[in-house]
Amino acid sequence: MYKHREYVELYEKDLAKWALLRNVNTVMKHSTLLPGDYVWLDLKTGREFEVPIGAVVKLCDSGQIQVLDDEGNEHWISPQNATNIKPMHPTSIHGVEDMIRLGDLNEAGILRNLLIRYREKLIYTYTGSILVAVNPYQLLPIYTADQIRLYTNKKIGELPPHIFAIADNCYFNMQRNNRDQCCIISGESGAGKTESTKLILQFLAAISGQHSWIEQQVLEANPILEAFGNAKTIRNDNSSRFGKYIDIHFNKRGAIEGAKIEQYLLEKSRVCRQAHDERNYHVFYCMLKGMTGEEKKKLGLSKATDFTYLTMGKCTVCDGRDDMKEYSNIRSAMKVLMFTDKENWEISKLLASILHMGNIRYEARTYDNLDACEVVRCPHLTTAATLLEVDSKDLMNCLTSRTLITRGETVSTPLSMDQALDVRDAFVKGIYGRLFVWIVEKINAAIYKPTSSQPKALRRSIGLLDIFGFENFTVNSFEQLCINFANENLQQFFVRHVFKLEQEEYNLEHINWQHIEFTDNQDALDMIAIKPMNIISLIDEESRFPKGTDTTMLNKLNFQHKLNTYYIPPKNNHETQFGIHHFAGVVYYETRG
Ligand SMILES: Nc1ncnc2c1ncn2[C@@H]1O[C@H](COP(=O)(O)OP(=O)(O)OP(=O)(O)O)[C@@H](O)[C@H]1O
Repeated sequence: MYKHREYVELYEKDLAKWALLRNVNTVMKHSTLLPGDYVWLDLKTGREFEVPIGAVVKLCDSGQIQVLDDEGNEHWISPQNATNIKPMHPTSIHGVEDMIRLGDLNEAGILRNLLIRYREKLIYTYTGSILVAVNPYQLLPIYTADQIRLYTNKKIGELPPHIFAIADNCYFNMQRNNRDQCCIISGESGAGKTESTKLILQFLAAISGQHSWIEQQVLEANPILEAFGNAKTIRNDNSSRFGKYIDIHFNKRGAIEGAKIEQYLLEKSRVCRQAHDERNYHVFYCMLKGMTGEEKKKLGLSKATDFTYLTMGKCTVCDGRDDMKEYSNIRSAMKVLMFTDKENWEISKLLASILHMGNIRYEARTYDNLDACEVVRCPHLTTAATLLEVDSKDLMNCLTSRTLITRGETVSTPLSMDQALDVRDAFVKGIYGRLFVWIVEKINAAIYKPTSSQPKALRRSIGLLDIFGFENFTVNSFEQLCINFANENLQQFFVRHVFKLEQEEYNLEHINWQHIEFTDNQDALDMIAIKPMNIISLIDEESRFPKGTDTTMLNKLNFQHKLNTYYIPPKNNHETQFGIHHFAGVVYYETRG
């Protein structure tokens, strides 16, 4: 682990040199450098997000100096390019546990600190009360029962940074101050949010409870949620495709007495479509691997490669995941969460009906000069209808025609093949979305104990928010807009609490302080969803408008926001994307579809 004493010695030794260098010149003079000195090297390539990189001086003969950067690349710096190198503060040479202590507190300093700690397998670092975690992608021996005991009832900073220290801090603040607590876990896909949430839960269960039934139920909710809400993506084999907030409830003795889960914005499009090398939700593959032959026969199921909805990404297996074993874990978790056999079977029927719907084929037709289509004869439609317990003719009509009721009269018009495919996919997404909501409600029915019998003061809670991170793909849709809007809100929460409110308090207390520059994203939030005629309300309005199309929607957005500095209108009339300057970068959103 971290060699604290050694670090202090080095820091003190180097500090003298640092002070000397600073007094002499902030731009390095070649003559002041010695082999072994650390510097910041600014490569000035002009690439987006580029920051200076740490480097160590290797040679300083013959007017030029040779440095080796943190990525192992060598560079020769001539005296003319002396401005490319700056002295490195000693705190950045060996790294610090709390980045507030960094002398070079800037982006480069933060990145280097995380990098050198990560190389020593120190994946956790504080920035004040915030914990930064770097995904190690390997099992480190830091989550054992001994570690839980070690971190219990300790002050933050007493031990090296750890996710358990954050959990412990929440728990003891809740107990000591009798106040509800909340942890916000954010980061991009694959950063380790879900694992961190599980580690906090594991810690809280260990220190608070007596291995009670309710505790086990709260822990077993995860495998179910992951089966229905997680999928393999190109970034993460177990990517959560929904946001969740788990509120864990404690009784006055500090033992877990229940929990409540809220879910947000499940990515429903994945049920019908997956990008290359990605999968549909785990549960489908688990079901096909784990069910008995007899069960599969009753549902008309076979293997994953037989179903269109499971093969859009041309990937039905996931290395390192055992779908068959997972299926039995899901089933046993469902038992713990009080799902009855009948309910399980109903769920299986719905999942199977979705797969059959995906295999329905259409043929284009023309009736009375109108584009129409027909379902190609195949058993999938009848099997889907049987599983959904509806008449197969009714189902076929719903999938191939649109019915309008105007002034008491029913008018039916045929759907073109493209429209019929859209209707089929929308129907399937509706089924899966509602099923997911029902499953969360069912879990809550088992783990949530209403407060009515107890006065509120006797219950305290710790909330864990595990929410999707900022997304910027090659093609970004409405889904990404919603996700990035959620992240803008989180950023504003952070800005408000870390900068705005803190600085207001300093002013109120007449504390002498130096104003800290920060970027406030409130204007971007106003444009997206707060002020009148914001982007979301315009999209909403246009989607209800009978004659509204993707183009009319984009025109309205351009008209309303083209002068806003956070909005990037399309360059010409053919472009169908608009851009938004988010706090984390520019994202272009596709309006087609
Ligand atoms: N602390 C950790 N120790 C070891 N491995 C980890 C740790 N955190 C994450 N991982 C690994 O990284 C993978 C991705 O992590 P996780 O699913 O938590 O990411 P995420 O941020 O929730 O991603 P997404 O937003 O896609 O859901 C995990 O499946 C696990 O293999």
